[in-house]
Formats: sequence, C-alpha cells, structure tokens
Amino acid sequence: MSALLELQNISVSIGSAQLLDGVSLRLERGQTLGLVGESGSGKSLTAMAAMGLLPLIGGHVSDGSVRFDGQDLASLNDTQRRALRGRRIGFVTQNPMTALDPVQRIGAQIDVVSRLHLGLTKQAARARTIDLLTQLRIPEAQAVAEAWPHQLSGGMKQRIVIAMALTGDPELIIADEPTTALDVTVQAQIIQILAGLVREKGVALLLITHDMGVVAQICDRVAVLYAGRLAEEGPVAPIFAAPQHPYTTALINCIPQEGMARGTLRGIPGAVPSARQYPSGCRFHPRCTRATADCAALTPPLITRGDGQAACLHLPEVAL
Ligand SMILES: Nc1ncnc2c1ncn2[C@@H]1O[C@H](COP(=O)(O)OP(=O)(O)OP(=O)(O)O)[C@@H](O)[C@H]1O
Repeated sequence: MSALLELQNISVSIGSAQLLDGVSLRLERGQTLGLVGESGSGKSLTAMAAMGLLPLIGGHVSDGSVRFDGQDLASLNDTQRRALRGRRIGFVTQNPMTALDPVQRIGAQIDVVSRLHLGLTKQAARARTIDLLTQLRIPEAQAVAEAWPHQLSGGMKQRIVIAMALTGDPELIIADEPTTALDVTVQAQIIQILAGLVREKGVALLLITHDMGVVAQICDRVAVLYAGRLAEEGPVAPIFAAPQHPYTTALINCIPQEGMARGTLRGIPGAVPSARQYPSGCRFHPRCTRATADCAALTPPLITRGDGQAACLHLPEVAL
C-alpha cells in the first residue's frame, strides 16, 4: 500500500531562490512524523508543499513530487487541491489568533467548514460542531459554540482550531508548531490532544516543532531539516539513542534536562544561514564539530542507516 503522504526528492523555489533541496519524507496512516530543525531550516515550506499551498506565497515544487494517498498533487487542479485540504488534510496553525475570525462566534466558524466540506445542513453541522468540541474535552461545548474568540483562553482557542481541522474527518493532520503561542502548561495538553487523535482515530500526524522533547514523547519517526536539506530521518528511538548526524546530536543536546537551573538552556552556536548564503558542501559544516576540509567541498549524500538515513561524510562507523 502506498504511504499516505510521500514527498519524493522535492526541491522548492520562490523566484530565483531554491529553498528546499531534495527533501524526501514518508508518512504512513496512524503514524506521527516529527519535522524538526531550527527556525529557517525549511519546516513550514515543507508543510506548504505537502498541502499544495506554495502558490499562495509565490513558490512551486521545482523538482520531485508530492503524493497524497498515491496521487500526485501536481496532477490535481485547484478545486481538487482545495477539496483535499480541509476534507482529507486538516491544518493546525502556529497561532490560533490568526486562524479564527474575531467577529464570528466560535460555533459558526466550525459549522461552516462541515457545511462546505461535508454538505451538512445547518442543524446537522451544529450537532457535529458540538460533538467535535466534546471529543476535544471542551467543557460546556454549547456555551463555547456561542462564545466569541476573545472570550476564550489561548489553549481553548487552539482546541477550537484543532476542532476545525477535524471537521472534514481528515486522514492527515499537519500541525505547524501548534503550541508556540501557548503557555508552557497548556502546551503539554495540546500535544496530548494531538497524540490522542492519532491513537483513537488513526489519523496520521505531521508535527512541525523545534522541541525534540515533544518528538521523543509522541512521534514514531523524525525528520531533521537543516538549511533546506534533510540531515537525518528515521525511527525516533534509535535516533535518540544514537543520532547519526552531528546536527541531530546538537538538537538533542538542547533538550533541557530535569534539574537544570533556569536560564541555562543550551543553544547551538552560530545560526542557520539564509537561503541566499548557503555554504558550499555540507551546509552545516561551519557550525559542525566533526567538520573537515572535505565537508566544505562535497555535498554529503543520504546514506541508509538501519531503518533511517543520514547525510554526513563522517557518519559514525558503527551503524545502529
Ligand atoms: N515567502 C518567502 N520568500 C522568500 N524566502 C522565504 C519565504 N518563506 C520562507 N523563506 C525562506 O526559506 C527558508 C525556510 O523557511 P521556513 O519558513 O520553511 O523555515 P521554518 O523551519 O519553518 O522556520 P520557523 O520555525 O521560523 O517557522 C528560510 O531561509 C526563509 O527565509
């Protein structure tokens, strides 16, 4: 059976800038794939490519293909692509404020999605809205449906956005840093809600995050992006036990350890280069502790390691 979502060697360009270079991902039904990397590594562009949304920002897939349930997105017209989003693919954005209309009551905003995608009557749509809110353990669902967005907390608003993403009964949910705008205590609840949807409804989840701790908690596989290229990809447990790529190691080392004093959060020295100034060879080499002269000259190919792959000229000798 084909994967639910498959990106095969895609490159993405906006104008003359090539922003993604040969990225491949596979996501099976009922699985969670974490897509990680620092800000600017290409996570959001990958998500937009997966949803066929690149034209919105003037971008396009310049090489490779994006397949959903075996179907090449490039072979669909705009109407078909729109039907796919919202119906079979649900999207949860970073900031619930931008996803909700401040001048419409909550219920009306969710109703409209199921009327549009499922063709439900007004009454049936409202019943479905209440059902979805209840499934997301929102107390007093009736009252919340009558509320305005500004009356709800940030965490509650993000649950509403998740409810909207679920209205079409999607097979895939793409969540782009869904907890960034929320308080730390609420972040864990939202992550648990998403993990629950995978467990209970069997949806596939593409979770974009820069939090490796969350990846370790709920993902089956992880894909590590750096400067528009895949650094490493594979099942979570072996990657955390023995990361192959130095960038993955650096990201794992940034996870705050229990008992660590506040303010001692470690970062990776240096910064992700901008797309117009990608270094030659391995794009991570200027920040890499393992780099040699070769790393500045040669582009490392992706090498299969166990059930995963990593792109480094100096992979550890012992595979997983
Ligand atoms: N519309 C655009 N036009 C030009 N360059 C862009 C555009 N969108 C993104 N980029 C560039 O593409 C690269 C990847 O961006 P992307 O937003 O995918 O990163 P990200 O990993 O999602 O970061 P963040 O965590 O900050 O959302 C960056 O160098 C960014 O500056």
